Amino acid sequence: MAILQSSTYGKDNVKFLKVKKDPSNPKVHEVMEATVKVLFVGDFDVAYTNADNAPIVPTDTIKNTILVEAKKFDVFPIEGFVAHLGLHFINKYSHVSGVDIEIFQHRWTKYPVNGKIHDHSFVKDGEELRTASLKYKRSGEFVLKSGIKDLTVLKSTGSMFYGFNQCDYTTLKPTTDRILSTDVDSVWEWDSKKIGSLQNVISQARAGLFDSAYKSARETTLNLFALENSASVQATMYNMCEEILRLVPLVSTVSYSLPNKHYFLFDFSWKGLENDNELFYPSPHPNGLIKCTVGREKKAKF
Ligand SMILES: O=c1[nH]c(=O)c2[nH]c(=O)[nH]c2[nH]1
Repeated sequence: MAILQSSTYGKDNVKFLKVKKDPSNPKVHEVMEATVKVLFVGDFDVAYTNADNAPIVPTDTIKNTILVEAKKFDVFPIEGFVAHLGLHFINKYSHVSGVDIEIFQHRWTKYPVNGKIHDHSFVKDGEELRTASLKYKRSGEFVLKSGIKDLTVLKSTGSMFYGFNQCDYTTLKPTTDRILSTDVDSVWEWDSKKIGSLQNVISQARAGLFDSAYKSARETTLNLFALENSASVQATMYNMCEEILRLVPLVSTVSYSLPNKHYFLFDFSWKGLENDNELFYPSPHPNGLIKCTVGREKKAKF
């Protein structure tokens, strides 16, 4: 006896670049390079259990839909586009009961030429991504999240780690001055009760809510990272979450997942040389991995 307990399918790594032209000056552009994943849940069991493809919307059709809708719809900001895609798929296919969509926006930033931001030339200043994800059910329930991924930062002082548990397995020395480096992965979940519906997500996207929250979250991350004399990754990430919750009332939880990318002070004592926190060697592995989610209240999982 075998029972299909769960299934999902769709298209991953659908990529596009969209040029948005300023209507008053068509040489002034913004660009959106994005990678999209769309997965369906629904009435597809016979495809698995009876080799019957009748209900399958081909993943190729899903890819075409993402590209056609990216052409027809304003893809800025990605939270508006993810809501649009969610509504499209649920409205179009009556046997799709839920969609799970992720959009990663690649970082293209206009740069100054002769002191003036150029109209249509961009620099890719790092691997950092802006993210949006949506889980949307036919019932209208949705979970919308925004985030930042792979924002790599390092500070060469202003970070400590002492007072930790000591036992017979401990070799780490307490420090009041170390290098701190991480690849920021931060996600903030929107309060779907307060936002109400995906149509409201699209309205709020047009009104600038998601861009201003992204700006607040990124600035908070970079500012606290720089300004705090960090007691630990744990304490600093909690402070970042708390500040984003304060700045963005429609966000219900903020999560960070931070690798602690170690840089070890090289011991030159054998060479008779001092090392006043000047020469470190990067240790790619193992790395610490520290995660937390901070909310306004205890909340049941979706
Ligand atoms: O900020 C830190 N948190 C830890 O939990 C930890 N553990 C460790 O070895 N170094 C650090 N640093």
